[in-house]
Amino acid sequence: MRDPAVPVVRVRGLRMRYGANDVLHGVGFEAHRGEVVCLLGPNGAGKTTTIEILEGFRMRSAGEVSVLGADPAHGGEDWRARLGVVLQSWRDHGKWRVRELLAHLGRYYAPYSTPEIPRPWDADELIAAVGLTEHAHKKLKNLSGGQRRRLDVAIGIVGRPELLFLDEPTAGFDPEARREFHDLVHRLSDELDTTILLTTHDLDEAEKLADRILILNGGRIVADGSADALSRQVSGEAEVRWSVGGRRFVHLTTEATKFVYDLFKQHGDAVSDLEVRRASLEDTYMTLVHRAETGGETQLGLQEAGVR
Ligand SMILES: Nc1ncnc2c1ncn2[C@@H]1O[C@H](COP(=O)(O)OP(=O)(O)OP(=O)(O)O)[C@@H](O)[C@H]1O
Repeated sequence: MRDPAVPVVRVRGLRMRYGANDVLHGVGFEAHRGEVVCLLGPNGAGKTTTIEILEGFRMRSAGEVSVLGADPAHGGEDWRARLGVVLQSWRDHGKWRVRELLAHLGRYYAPYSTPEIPRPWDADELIAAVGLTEHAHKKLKNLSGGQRRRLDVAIGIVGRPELLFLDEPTAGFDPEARREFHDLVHRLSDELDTTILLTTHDLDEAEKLADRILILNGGRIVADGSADALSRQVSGEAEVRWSVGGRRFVHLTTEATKFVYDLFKQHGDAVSDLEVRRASLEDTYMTLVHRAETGGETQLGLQEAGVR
């Protein structure tokens, strides 16, 4: 049923027009099984529009879209049961209790259980996985913002989705909750082979989570690659810092490994405080978005050719 060679998400030439306003201009990308793909871009870039089209909540103007082998515009209930969606906010009844709600929602997925993917996720196991065990019997209205967000994530994965959409999932999380959430995302992708498509404005989060980063700007994909690959394309040089005999040195090089090797050959144990730093995702993101906005090299990162 799940052929690993077939992309979980395949988008070609996706266009979207609201009235007379074109907001997606031929977007194309793929996401494969177990991959965590992070969609970045400035406000209004078209991230939510793209995600909503993939979720089947919005009709596209043109282009080809395949999600779990189906066109989202015509996806049935059995298709929808294989998706998980965590929106930015979720309205519900404050009188429901955490465990009660998850057990209730889980029942919807039972008819779509398969030997490969038993559905739904056991409510107690799921509550433990998102770190809400102590709050399992609390009413929703009594949860803190961060606890509420953990519940949102639990609701999104209760049906053990093959493809999970996360829209700014950690907004409002404290650092510990954020780290636990990142562990959960890694577990979902590594152990359950869940494909995850997430949007975030937190570049540190994107760097930690994403196997691949897509940068959308003005309705176009301007970069597609791992954080490292994009960083190398924007700035081929790494910065090497070290100290010898109490003096601090800095050197920019395209061959950091060779440079460090030579450094140790020359100075041996006298080298201390060694650091090798590439452009951070934040540097890369700023450069790529700026280039796209000033009409520089668009589509950077999509092809090695033409990249400086
Ligand atoms: N229902 C709508 N009707 C008309 N225009 C819309 C509609 N929804 C979004 N837009 C416009 O489409 C463009 C893309 O919006 P979208 O919400 O997809 O961006 P985004 O990248 O998700 O932004 P943000 O980071 O602010 O959430 C924006 O210019 C927005 O004003």
